[in-house]
Amino acid sequence: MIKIISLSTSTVAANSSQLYIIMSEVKPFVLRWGIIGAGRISSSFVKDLVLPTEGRNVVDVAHAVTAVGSRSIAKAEEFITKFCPEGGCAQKAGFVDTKPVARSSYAAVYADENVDVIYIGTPHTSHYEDSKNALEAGKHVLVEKPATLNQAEFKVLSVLAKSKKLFLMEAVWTRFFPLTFALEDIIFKEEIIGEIRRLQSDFSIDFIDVVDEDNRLLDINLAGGGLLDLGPYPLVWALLLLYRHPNNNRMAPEQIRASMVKYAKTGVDLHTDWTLDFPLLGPGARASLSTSIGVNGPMDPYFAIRVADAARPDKFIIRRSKVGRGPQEFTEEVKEFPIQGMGLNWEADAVARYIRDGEIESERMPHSETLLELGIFDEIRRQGGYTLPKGLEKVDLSV
Ligand SMILES: NC(=O)C1=CN([C@@H]2O[C@H](COP(=O)(O)OP(=O)(O)OC[C@H]3O[C@@H](n4cnc5c(N)ncnc54)[C@H](OP(=O)(O)O)[C@@H]3O)[C@@H](O)[C@H]2O)C=CC1
Ligand SMILES: O=C1OC[C@@H](O)[C@H](O)[C@H]1O
Repeated sequence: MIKIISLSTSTVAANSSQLYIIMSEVKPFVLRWGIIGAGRISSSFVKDLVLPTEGRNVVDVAHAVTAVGSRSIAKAEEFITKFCPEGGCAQKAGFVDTKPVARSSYAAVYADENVDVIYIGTPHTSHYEDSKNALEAGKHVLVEKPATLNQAEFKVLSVLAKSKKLFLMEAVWTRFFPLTFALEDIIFKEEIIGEIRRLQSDFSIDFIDVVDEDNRLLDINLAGGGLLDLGPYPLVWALLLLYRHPNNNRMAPEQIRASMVKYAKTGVDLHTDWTLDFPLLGPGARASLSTSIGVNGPMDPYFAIRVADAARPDKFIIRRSKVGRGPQEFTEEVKEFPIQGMGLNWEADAVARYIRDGEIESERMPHSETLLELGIFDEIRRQGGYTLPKGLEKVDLSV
């Protein structure tokens, strides 16, 4: 039997049945999750925690769901019944006995001794306080994107987490996809397209025509709009491929130029476009990034490498010109990377390994890059004139 087994972040080929049996008998590290907010993304996350890790060739870690906290106990109970009645994959496999418990407050989840890490799936406006409360209660934290409303808020969380030696990470799941690592390899190591001079990335979903008027995405009091909700995805490609490019020496983009069109009914940003310049790369590289909650994107311009979906990539296409320099004649090579479930599980596996290994920060999603992201968003909102209602931001921007 030949089976590919991922023991840590690296992949090991085990080509004898004997080796496979020995590895299968090793009990994985089980991370016990407490979920905050019984909404849409929490349900996707938990559904992925239930999927067997073997489906993605992982044997060293597994996930238990031990508590779900909601502002309504009935909602928490319904969430468990619907998405994780037996718990996560670790409970289903019999590695732990604890069953998921419904909690009528988030505080009760922070206080639960059967919880190691809190997953925060609440609206943007709650991320700061929910993360702070969880850290103060001594729990590790994986907080949905954007980690906080502004850079100043995350600075406070970063200091708090480090002082308490707790793991804290913004849940930019796209960073943990095998496709993303493969793309970095072919660009940085194989250098198949030479120097990067320009990168375009868009992530846009037409929400205004499909969601209710009171949806969080349109609500300025929940910091709605495209930038904070969808903006992390176009940005992540600029950060991974340009900011983290070996020749960029982690130099922050030199210029940020941004423009916003507001959704007239509520004042959140409808269309947002921005550019970031990286002067150390090639002759000078530019990322042109955009997001919109008013149209579905993107268009299909000429490209050298195209990743099919900025948030949940499952394939990339390498387009090579056959003749001359133009787009007229080209070959296309499609590389596919199957996703198990929604694909939030690679991020969850990585968090389990960090916590197992006593890490308090992810090199893949370090605090410094969340701070960089949020600093860029602060500047885009300043240039676009998007001021959040007084009181939403709990830490002053000038901190
Ligand atoms: N990684 C990804 O792919 C995705 C990430 N996200 C991120 O996750 C977060 C949540 O988004 P999503 O799941 O779509 O949102 P939902 O509105 O579906 O769920 C948010 C949950 O937060 C809780 N909540 C706490 N305070 C409030 C409040 N004042 N108003 C409304 N709900 C509140 C509610 O849970 P309860 O009533 O149980 O307390 C609610 O169900 C966002 O920050 C978003 O950016 C969202 C979608 C995809
Ligand atoms: O992260 C996200 O990706 C998918 C969108 O539907 C969602 O609103 C956003 O938060």
